[in-house]
Formats: sequence, structure tokens, C-alpha cells
Amino acid sequence: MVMLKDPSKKYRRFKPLDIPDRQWPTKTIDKVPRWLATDLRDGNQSLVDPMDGEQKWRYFQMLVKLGYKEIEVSFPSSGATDYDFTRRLVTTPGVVPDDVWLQVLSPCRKELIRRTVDSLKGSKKAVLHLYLATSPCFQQIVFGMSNEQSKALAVECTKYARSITKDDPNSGVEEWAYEFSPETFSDSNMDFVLDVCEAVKAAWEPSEQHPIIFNLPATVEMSTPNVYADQIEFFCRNVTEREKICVSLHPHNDRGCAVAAAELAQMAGADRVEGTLFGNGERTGNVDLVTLALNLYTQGIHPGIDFSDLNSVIDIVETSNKIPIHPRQPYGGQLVVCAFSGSHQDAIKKGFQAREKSNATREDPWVMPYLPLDPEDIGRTYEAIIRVNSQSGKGGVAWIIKRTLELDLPRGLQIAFSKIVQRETDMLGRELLPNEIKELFVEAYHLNRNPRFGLVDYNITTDRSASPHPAGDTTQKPQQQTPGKTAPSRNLRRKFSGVIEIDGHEHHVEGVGNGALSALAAALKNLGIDLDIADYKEHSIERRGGGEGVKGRDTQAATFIECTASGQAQKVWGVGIHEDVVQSSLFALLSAASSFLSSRPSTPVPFRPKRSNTLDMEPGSPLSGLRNELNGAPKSGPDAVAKLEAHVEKGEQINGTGKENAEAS
Ligand SMILES: CC(=O)SCCNC(=O)CCNC(=O)[C@H](O)C(C)(C)COP(=O)(O)OP(=O)(O)OC[C@H]1O[C@@H](n2cnc3c(N)ncnc32)[C@H](O)[C@@H]1OP(=O)(O)O
Ligand SMILES: CC(C)C(=O)C(=O)O
Repeated sequence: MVMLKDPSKKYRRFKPLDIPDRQWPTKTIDKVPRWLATDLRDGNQSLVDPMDGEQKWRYFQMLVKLGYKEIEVSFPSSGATDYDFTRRLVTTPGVVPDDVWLQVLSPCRKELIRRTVDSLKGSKKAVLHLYLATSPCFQQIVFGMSNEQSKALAVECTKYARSITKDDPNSGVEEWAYEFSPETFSDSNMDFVLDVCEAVKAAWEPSEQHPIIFNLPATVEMSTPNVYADQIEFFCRNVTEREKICVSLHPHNDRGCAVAAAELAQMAGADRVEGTLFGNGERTGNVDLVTLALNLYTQGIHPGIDFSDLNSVIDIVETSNKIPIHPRQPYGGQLVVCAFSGSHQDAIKKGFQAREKSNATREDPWVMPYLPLDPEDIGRTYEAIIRVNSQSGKGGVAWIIKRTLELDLPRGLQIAFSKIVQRETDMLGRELLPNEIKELFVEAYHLNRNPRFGLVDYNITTDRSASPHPAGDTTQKPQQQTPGKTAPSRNLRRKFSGVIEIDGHEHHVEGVGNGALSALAAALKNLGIDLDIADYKEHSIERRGGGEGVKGRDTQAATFIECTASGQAQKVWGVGIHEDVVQSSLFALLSAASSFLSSRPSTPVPFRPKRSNTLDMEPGSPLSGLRNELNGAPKSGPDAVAKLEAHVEKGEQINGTGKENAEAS
């Protein structure tokens, strides 16, 4: 069997109503409709395994907690589960709040109506809901009834219902309402629907205070949503005593337009919407009440339903229905607050940065690329927003590092680290989780343990030798000095002397520079590791109490240093984190040095101490070649380094015992 070449004979086009002066297209939705949740009836009847009493019980309580005031709880005449559940609701004190209406459904069959009404005895507010087909297809095929017979049955059952509900002082229910659904309204002749509804209305005799509910279902969605809106507008305009009627919608989703149909039909005059959470229901489902409510919310209208903790709702819906919420389901789907692609992540990250920068409060206007709703408003976390796979770029990766380690990576480091992430995602062929990205960063920049260099002990002192060209520092121009006078304090030079552990061996090293960082760079140069500082950034990290990833006190300094090896194009980044800003920068330089050595094609061992405080390499070893290469033309670091040196200016001497801190991250 194949699709028909010409389906026009088999499937006839829907004929829209002719309403040239239709009003709904220029209307907007500016008020919240009455909601009816039919999860426990229409939703439940479509499940492979309908809910048991306990599941219904829990679901009902959730609906009440969310704020639903009208809940269709059962089809009591279907059997013991629904009947007993209804009885349990009615007879358990305190479960049904006084302002909540319990709605129950029955076909137009007297014995079933009787049983349905009986199930409600003892309740405060109850809606009896009857349905009967008005569409030619159903009348002819299912019932074998003419229009007259259908109308007569509708009237007869309404009268009977009235006699055992609102007209019966012993009905046992404090307040009755009545709902009538002309089944497959959307496929019915509108004049006939009106005719039946007028007759039903006359039989029930509603008032403005106690209106009748005409629920107009798109039992099967058969046309574009504008056609449904036309039908609703036609009904609203032509039915008499409109003020005594609540016009209710019940859209199904066969063409995937139930939400649109419900929204346009509200513009066309409807007062009430029946649907289910996340759209469970017959075939493609009922209209999704979550989407409708949050669509309103994102237009600045509170829907009266509280989805602050949408994840808990999802939990109950999924376990009760035994159907997972689709990952792309509006608002609730796992992937709808996620971006994988680089340009989306970049835009979202910039959006959040702009919001932070403007000190926006939670209530300030939401202007965010790609995200129509602040995920926080529905209890979803920012962590879920940006996820990283092979389609991601630096922005998303930087976001994760910001969220997990509180580090604001400089742009260059973002680019460098995202290449590492890209390699990993390509290799694994899957998404990397935030924790994995964090671990990758910690490892790549040696935040837990520097595999090559450990700062064991050090002193930063003023270099009193006043030599214009201290050993190892060829980056500085000679200073003008008057013999017999000390240099002005702003020109004081620093001497790094300390113990650095290299590949498990401790070595005393020294170097002099304009500040602590350049002094360490000079000391490293004495080891043949001649690195120029090409970029330097630092920021403080305010710990919000025991954040994971980096141990420490409340405030720490994070330093990012980009280095080039003299005469080399290759650049490496180093990262250091420590309570002390100077030590943080020293760690960053050693982190870069370690990356640099590790990135060389061969391992630079062995080192051999030449004198007690300097090191050299075996002649002919890979490092000695490197040293020869690096000894070319050292350059001074950029201005940013001066910022760090200013910190050092504040104290004459900085001492540190780095070993334990070198382990810190
Ligand atoms: C669009 C909707 O969602 S409507 C709600 C549908 N929900 C359900 O059907 C769930 C609960 N249903 C049930 O438990 C059963 O179907 C019952 C108790 C209603 C009826 O059970 P049965 O008597 O065994 O009938 P069965 O289910 O086989 O067929 C339905 C019968 O109801 C009739 N019927 C269907 N709709 C209606 C209606 N609105 N009013 C009166 N009779 C109706 C059918 O024509 C059929 O009658 P028939 O046996 O004379 O041919
Ligand atoms: C009973 C009615 C309202 C129904 O469920 C439908 O038509 O889909």
C-alpha cells in the first residue's frame, strides 16, 4: 500500500464558515480563561494502563496544589476504579478544597447518569458533564440517529439530569453545575449545534449566577485553527442568553494545532479551556494546559496556575501516565532550555552577561536571545541551559566554567580550552556533561596538581644588588641610577628565591624581575624555560560558601596567563587559583610552564643540578635543544603584568610556602 497519488476524492477539504465580518483576528488574549484539567478523565481513558486509585489520588492533589479549580476526576459509570476514586475524594475530609469543582462525565444513558450522580453525593461543588454526538459521521455511523432523535435524547437526558441534581433537594451536593458537549462539534453543522444547545439550555434553565457550560470539542482536529475560531465566534454570536452560558473549548491535537486552536478560539469569545498537562489524551492528545498557561505568562499574564516547580509536575505526570514527556515539549521538555550550538550558546551567554551587568532584578524585562522564558521562573536551572557537544563553541564552554568554577575565562583562554573540549567531544562522539567539562579544565590547567612543577617554598624580596641587568632578566631596560643613592621605590626590583619541584626533584632557583611574576619567569629562564607573558588577567572569586571545585576561603584570586616561548609561535595558557594574589599568579605561570613542556614532542629529562640554586640540562638532551632555541630574543610582557606588580609594590617582602597550595585548586 502506498499513499494515493490523488487523495482529493478520499479526503475532502474542510469547508470554512462564511463569516466576512469575523472579529477574532484583531482580538488579543488579555484575560485568563477558566481552566478545566481533564487528566484524570480524558487523559486517563487514553492510557495503555489507566491510573490506579493511588495514582489518581496523588495526581488530583497535584492539580489542586497547582491551582486548578475545576477538575474532571472520572467517568464514574466506567467501573469500580473511577467510582470508588470519586467516592474517596468526596468522603475524605479536607482533600477537595471548598472552591474546587469536581467534574464527572457520563454518556446520555439514564442508568449511567444515575450512577454518575450518585458518585458525587456529599460533595460541595459538582459539575455533571453529559456528551452526545451532533456530527453527521457519529450520528449515522455510531448511533444511527437522525438530528431530531439526537436532539430529543439530549433534552431528555438533560431533564433527567436536572431532576436528580439541582432539582433534587436530596441530591447530597451543595452546588450543581451542568455541562453539555456536542461531540465532534468541530465536524458538526453549526446551525444544528445551536439548535441542540438552545434546547438543552431551555431544559436546564441556567441563570447568570449559575451559567450552563457548553463545551464545544474539537473531538478530532480536522481543520486549521482559524476554522475552529470561526466556529466558536459563530456560536458565541448566535446563541441566545450568552450571559447565562460559559463557552468552553476542548481541542484535540490531531493536526498538531490544538494550542493554536485554543488560543484563537479564546480570541473568538470562549471563556474556558479543557485540557491536560503536557497534552496527554486520546490519539495525539488533548490541548496542553502547561503550554497554554505559560504562553500567557510570557505575555505578562499570570495564568493562575503555579508552575514554579515544573520538574516535580513532570515527575508525577510521567510516572502516572507511564509516558515520557517529549524532550522538545514546549516549556517542559528536557531540551527546550538547552542550547548546544555555538552561536546560540554565545548569544545566551551574552544575554545573561548583559542582564547581570545591568543589575536586572528577577522582575525586570526579559530580553534574552533564544529563550522566551526565564528558566528560573519554572524552577529550571541555568546549568541546563547550555550543554556542550561537537556543535558547541567557546561561549558555551566558558559558560559552564563560569557556572562550575566561577572563573571568567579571558577570550583567548576560551578559544584555547574550547579546542580541548572539541577534541574530546569529537573523540567521544557525545555530549560532555558540565562536570566532565569542569574536570577537563581542572586537568588541562593543572588546578589540582601540576604534573611537572611544584612551588615548594619561596621568598620575594627586594633586590638590593641594584644591578640594571639582573641575571636572568633581559626583559628590562637599564635603569638610570645615581651612585650612592637607592633607586626610587617604584623602581625597586624583586627577587624570587625558592624551591621548585620539577618532576619529583626539588631545586633551588632564583631570578630577578620587576615584580614577583617576572622574577619567577627569570628563575624559570635559568632552567632554560624562557617564557614571555603575552596576556595576563586576574579576578577575585567570591565563594558562596563551599562551592565545589576549588577549596579555599571566601575570596580567592584567579589568574590567567598566556605565554609564548621565545622565538616560538606556540602559545600556552596557565591558570592559578589561590587566596593570595601573588601566589595565584606564580601558580598560573608554573601551570603554563608545565603545559608548555608537556606539549613538546619529547620529554625533557633528565635535569641535572649544576650549582645548588640553578639547573641545567644534559648537553644534547631535548631540553638543551629547547634552551638553545629559546635563548633567542626575549621580549617584555604586556602592560597587564604591571597590574600584578603593583600588588607586590605594597609589601617589601612576600613569603610563601607553596607546596600545600600547589595542590590546592
Ligand atoms: C469523546 C470522549 O472521550 S467520550 C468519553 C469516552 N470515554 C469512555 O468511553 C470511557 C468509559 N466508557 C465505558 O466504560 C463504557 O464504554 C461505557 C460504560 C460508557 C459503556 O459501555 P458498554 O455499554 O459496554 O458500551 P460500549 O463501550 O461497548 O459502546 C458504547 C455504547 O455507548 C453508546 N454511546 C456512545 N456515546 C454515547 C453517548 N454520548 N450517549 C449515549 N450513548 C453513547 C454507543 O453508541 C454504544 O452503544 P451500543 O452498545 O448501543 O452500540
Ligand atoms: C466528552 C467530550 C468532551 C470529549 O472528550 C471529546 O469530544 O473529545
